[in-house]
Amino acid sequence: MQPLTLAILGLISAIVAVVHFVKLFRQMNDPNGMPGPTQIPYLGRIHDLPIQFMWLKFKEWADKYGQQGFYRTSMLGAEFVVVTEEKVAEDLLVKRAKYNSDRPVIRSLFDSKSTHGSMEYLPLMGHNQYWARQRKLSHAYLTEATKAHYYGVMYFEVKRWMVRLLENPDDFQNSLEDMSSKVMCQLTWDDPSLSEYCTKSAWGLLTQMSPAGPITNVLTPLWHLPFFMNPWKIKERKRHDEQQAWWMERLLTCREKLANGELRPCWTRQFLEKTSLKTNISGDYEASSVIGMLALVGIFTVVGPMSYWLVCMVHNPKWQEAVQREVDQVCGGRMPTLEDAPRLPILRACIKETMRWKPNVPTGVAHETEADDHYQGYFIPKGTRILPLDWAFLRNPVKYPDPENFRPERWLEPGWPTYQEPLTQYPTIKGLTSFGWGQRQCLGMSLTQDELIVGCGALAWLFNLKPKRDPATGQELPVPLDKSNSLLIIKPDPFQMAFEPRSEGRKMEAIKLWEEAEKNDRLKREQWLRNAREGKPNVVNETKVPQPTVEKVPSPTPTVAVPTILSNRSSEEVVEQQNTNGINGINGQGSGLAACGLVGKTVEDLTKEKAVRIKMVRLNSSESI
Ligand code: HEM
Repeated sequence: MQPLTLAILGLISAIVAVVHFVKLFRQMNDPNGMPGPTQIPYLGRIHDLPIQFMWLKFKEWADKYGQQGFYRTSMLGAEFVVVTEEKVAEDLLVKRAKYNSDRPVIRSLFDSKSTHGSMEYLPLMGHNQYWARQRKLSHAYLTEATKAHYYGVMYFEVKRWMVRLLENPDDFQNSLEDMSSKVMCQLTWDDPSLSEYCTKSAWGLLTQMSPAGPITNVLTPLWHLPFFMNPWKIKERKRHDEQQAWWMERLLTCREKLANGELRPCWTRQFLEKTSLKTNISGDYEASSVIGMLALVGIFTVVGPMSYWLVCMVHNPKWQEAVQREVDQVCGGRMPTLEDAPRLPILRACIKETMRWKPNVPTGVAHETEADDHYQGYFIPKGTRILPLDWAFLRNPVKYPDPENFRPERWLEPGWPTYQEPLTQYPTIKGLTSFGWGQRQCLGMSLTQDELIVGCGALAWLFNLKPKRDPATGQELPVPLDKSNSLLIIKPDPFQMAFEPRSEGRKMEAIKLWEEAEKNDRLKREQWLRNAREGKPNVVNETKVPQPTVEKVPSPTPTVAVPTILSNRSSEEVVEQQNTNGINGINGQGSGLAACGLVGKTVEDLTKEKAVRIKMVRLNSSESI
């Protein structure tokens, strides 16, 4: 071909490309289309969406383009509607859940949606038959465990954690992860010794599925390189196969133990003995996956808020004192249990505020639309990803005035938009936007709430959580508020802090509690094995620990005085004050403390005044402590 012909062809191609690009650019940035940042054809906004702290950029765009509670963007051809107001999430993900409950593909996992029948990762599955049956099974197991107060496993593991904190406080992040993992390994396979591997396995999957994980989750075309020259696929094949083999090994080990009469109650036993006969779970592979996934999903989800609890308490010593005082009053010097939860509104408020202030899934989890749709006059094509941006919901200044600060009183004082009664039931983290929406809403809300109540309650009972001092300079070491990883489920970066036992007595009590619990557990396990070997029946103790009766509490009637949490008085003085007011105080007969109130003033005001304020609150006469 002649050079001139070549040049002309080149020029024509360039003109066609430019025209096409301009046309596409105009199409993508139609002034009548859904608002959002300017889109570049093919790239979308991939160039300026940071992988680290992605939610902050999404929020920045929300402030600019999200006046209607949503905006659009795109990344390498994937269309997004980012939802920034709860009302819109309700409309799109709850009311239209029928066709907005699918999941986007996660590129760096094999068959993440189980479109091709892999049946492995329930939370990531498409809106398909595997998801439906696995969700049903998971829901049933979690509900039963919740009703049975987790068969005592949570108390046991929290006691172990307290002693590990006493022995090696500097290792608190590891021991926290291990505690959370042990709870899940016990519930799943009745074997806390599996926790270390399980935590590693959970971390591997979490990293692999997060945009901030392998580059192939963002630059998706790289995933399609041939296997032999694709380091990401080779690595993932290994991770995946090991995880699946481990899950299967767990199931097979449990089956063998069950045959020998050695398996104590756990979800796998429940599956092998009961569910497998009635369910449409397809067989061992699927069963080992759904159960294994349940174990994994409950680790870092709980570690996040529990770690942020530590951060929040160190930064807000007044609230820490308030929680300690409440725990002391209500529990009379013992470690709190779930039975106490209705009478611990300040503890629950601080937990909820921790999750609001430092959400651990800040971007939210995307749903994918299964049909073309229109919303508020805008077209939403099938296959669009709807991202409920939790960071934006939880920083909405109308619902959460002063959103950038830790203000647990927003859950305790009438006058705040989020205040709800009765305080025996509210605040509760159940239903918080962080747990997602509609048919895909999280199944672990109760487990999370309960583990946080038991874990954070125990911390308040035993420790003063404080900044650590540099041994050389004596200066307090900073506990950063804004340093975390950027995975889908986040946790603070490693930091240092001090765990000071509140008294020698409490310390000794914690050690004693753990020694007793451990001994009891050992004896029970030994007895179980002995019975199995001798062919004696092992009685499965199915007795359910009664649930706190919060749901059944009728409208409160009489009123009693309850002290503000920010009083500087000791627990004893507070009880005294209540009794002299002619009411049944914490230790009173026949009535229960329904609520604590904090009306009107800010923490700072109250702290300055060092005032003792009494608020009249309603008490349900039918409740007893
Ligand atoms: C702070 C703790 C937790 C947070 C913030 C959280 C958040 C979420 C979110 C955002 C989703 C997706 C919802 C949606 O797509 O709209 C989800 C799903 C799920 N969560 Fe949680 N979660 C937590 C704890 C747990 C725990 C402890 C468990 C179980 C032990 C659990 C089990 C699940 C399951 C099985 C799903 C999948 C539901 C489905 O796809 O249908 N979560 N969670």
